[in-house]
Amino acid sequence: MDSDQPVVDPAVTATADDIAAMRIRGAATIADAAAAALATQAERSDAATPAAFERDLRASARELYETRPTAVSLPNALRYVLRGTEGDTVSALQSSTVESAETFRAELEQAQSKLGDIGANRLRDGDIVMTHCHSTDALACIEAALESGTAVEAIVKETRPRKQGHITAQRLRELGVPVTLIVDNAARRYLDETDHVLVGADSIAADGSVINKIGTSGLAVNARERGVPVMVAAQTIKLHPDTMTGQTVAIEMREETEVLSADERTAIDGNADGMPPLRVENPAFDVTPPRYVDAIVTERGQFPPESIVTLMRELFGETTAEPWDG
Ligand SMILES: O=C(COP(=O)(O)O)[C@H](O)[C@H](O)COP(=O)(O)O
Repeated sequence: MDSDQPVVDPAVTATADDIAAMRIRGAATIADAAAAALATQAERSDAATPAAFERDLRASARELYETRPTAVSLPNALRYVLRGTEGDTVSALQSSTVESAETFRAELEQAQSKLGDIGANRLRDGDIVMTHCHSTDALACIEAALESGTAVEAIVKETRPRKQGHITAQRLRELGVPVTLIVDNAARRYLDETDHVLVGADSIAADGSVINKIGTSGLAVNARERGVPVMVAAQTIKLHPDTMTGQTVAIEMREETEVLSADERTAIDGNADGMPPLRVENPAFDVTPPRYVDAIVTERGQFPPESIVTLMRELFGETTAEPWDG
């Protein structure tokens, strides 16, 4: 098929819908799913010309890109796969795209496992770790610690409004880790029993700021006040190249219904008594300044947040223009 309209495979649209609706969530998992979707787009393409193939692939990347704004692993993944797309025929373009996506996905897995080994070195036998949200990078550190015979316990924050802490609790229990689940508001009280705060990241800015699930910054400030070190587990795919030139990271605002049910809204509106409607805001992420973070653990080693820019320059020295804009 070769009309002027780009053809996006339904599997790509389904993945984009799953990311937007958070059926696929967490920065690394989103990156992996997006790369897999581009591979499917390439495999199933029946574009008649190389130009049509590239146009469709770019449209697919754009559709995936527009799902959620905060985790930079998504554009970084798309960029990686599209950079590997090369060839003079449709079939060469197809195979290079699939190969690029497969390489990306394999590297993602390897990076997480390497990062886990590095992060595990920070944990000691008997340590109690407090988590926020659900991060596969953070869990990789605990898993690696357990594999090397270091026993840890976990205090798991529920993480309102979507309660990703329940996923973390489940995964940790499957690994045999004793887990205590707490509501977010109880975190400061339990910091007295905590040896490490361990969180993931959706994006890391050039100044070492950590963008992660809403509530991370408050936890980090409280941890500093209590003298508990804060460790951020983040593969280099979480490094946000645009922040090197001063751009800020967009914080996703999600629907009111995650905070207030339709019934609660009706009850509140029913009692409004002429008052303007109650405003609800639901930011999904926040920014933790570097001074509250002790270490950013990547597959390239652990870094004090202030020095992460050196690694960013090394990795993203060249242009970061989006290939799907071309
Ligand atoms: O904030 C979240 C998930 O937010 P959401 O549930 O809104 O996607 C996670 O801490 C990071 O994405 C890192 O996860 P990972 O280490 O798995 O990449």
